[in-house]
Amino acid sequence: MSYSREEDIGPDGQDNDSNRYPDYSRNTTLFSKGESGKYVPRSIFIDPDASSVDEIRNGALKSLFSPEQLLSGNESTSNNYAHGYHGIDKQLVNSARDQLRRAAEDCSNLQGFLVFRSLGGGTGSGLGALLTETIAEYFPKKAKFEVAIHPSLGDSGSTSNSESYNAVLSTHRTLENSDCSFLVENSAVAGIFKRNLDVAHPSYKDLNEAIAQAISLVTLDMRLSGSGGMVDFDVLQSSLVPSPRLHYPLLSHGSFIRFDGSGQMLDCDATQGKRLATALLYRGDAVPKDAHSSLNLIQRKLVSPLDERGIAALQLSFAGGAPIPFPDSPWRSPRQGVTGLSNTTAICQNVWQAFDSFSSKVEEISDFGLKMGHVEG
Ligand SMILES: Nc1nc2c(ncn2[C@@H]2O[C@H](COP(=O)(O)OP(=O)(O)OP(=O)(O)O)[C@@H](O)[C@H]2O)c(=O)[nH]1
Repeated sequence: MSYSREEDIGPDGQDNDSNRYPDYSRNTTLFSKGESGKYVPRSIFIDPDASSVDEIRNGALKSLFSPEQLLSGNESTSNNYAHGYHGIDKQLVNSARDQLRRAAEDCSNLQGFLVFRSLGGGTGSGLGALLTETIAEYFPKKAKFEVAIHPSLGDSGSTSNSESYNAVLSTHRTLENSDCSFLVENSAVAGIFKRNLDVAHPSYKDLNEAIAQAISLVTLDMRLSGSGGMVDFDVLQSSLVPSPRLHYPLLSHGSFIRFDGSGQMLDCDATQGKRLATALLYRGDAVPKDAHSSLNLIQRKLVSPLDERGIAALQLSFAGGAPIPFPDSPWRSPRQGVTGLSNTTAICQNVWQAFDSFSSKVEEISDFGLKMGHVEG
């Protein structure tokens, strides 16, 4: 939805021709253009339980997608990674694989993949890992980025007590197959709303819009008219990921120039740990002077002194095009936006917390696996 608004494509896939957003080129990076002139997102949605996909099938964007892009079945993963990874109806998994191939074949110069999933649920963690492996197998040389909702441990953000199992097992499974993973915690994104927008209880729609705004900047340079297309998946990966397994940059977003860490989308103390690389992506009417002062701020206040093993790669990028929030959005038409991507060892705090929570209940794990008839080696 966020992308189609930015590219001024209507819910029926037709070019609105309103010229409301002249900076956006409406190019075919994220949409393919059919002979009838209809734009179709280069995406697939999959859930073994039909309810969430049915929301798209029956919602405002139902005409935007073709039926083959919306895949669902009639089963539940019962919040269980093992079921999501091993137990999903093969026909559904094969349809997803076929659709992935078809979407890729439809691209003239495939850059890579962007996977959105949860780590806490059985579908996101299990089926998400299986499909990430499929992408890695079919397209080993293409970039594989992901946005993964990490369980909010220790507060009411988690919907099930198996979330930490699912997150640990899925992270382990995809460690070698994902090139760059942005971990997002709903409680941290909710904190941005509380602090900056005075919204005490943001809905999933609000949280998703904030995440979409942050991630939109990751592909913006590839989509804007007149931009150099300099920042693509490969550039981001080479700037941010010094070693294949160290691929979890901390994602932050703000609608203001002075990026000061208050827009973090994962709850961790970014002053603890070593910052390996940072990229700041600006949009709207940001000017280089402000951007450089943000970088200075990061270096002075947020970076613990790098020891001699530390690698500091700092990168700035500008792209035109102010953010375009939804009409009823609390973001209130900001004139600029900035997404920070910071590869810092501080995120280990969250990963360890999930692992601790996992291992403290380790005796339950065999039950958990045996119940489903599958135990991971
Ligand atoms: N930001 C965000 N988080 C979500 C959304 N839907 C679910 N979550 C979070 O993702 C986690 C897992 O949610 P589920 O809906 O159980 O995930 P699933 O991957 O569909 O897995 P199953 O329901 O077990 O099949 C929970 O912590 C939710 O709070 C959403 O639309 N936006």
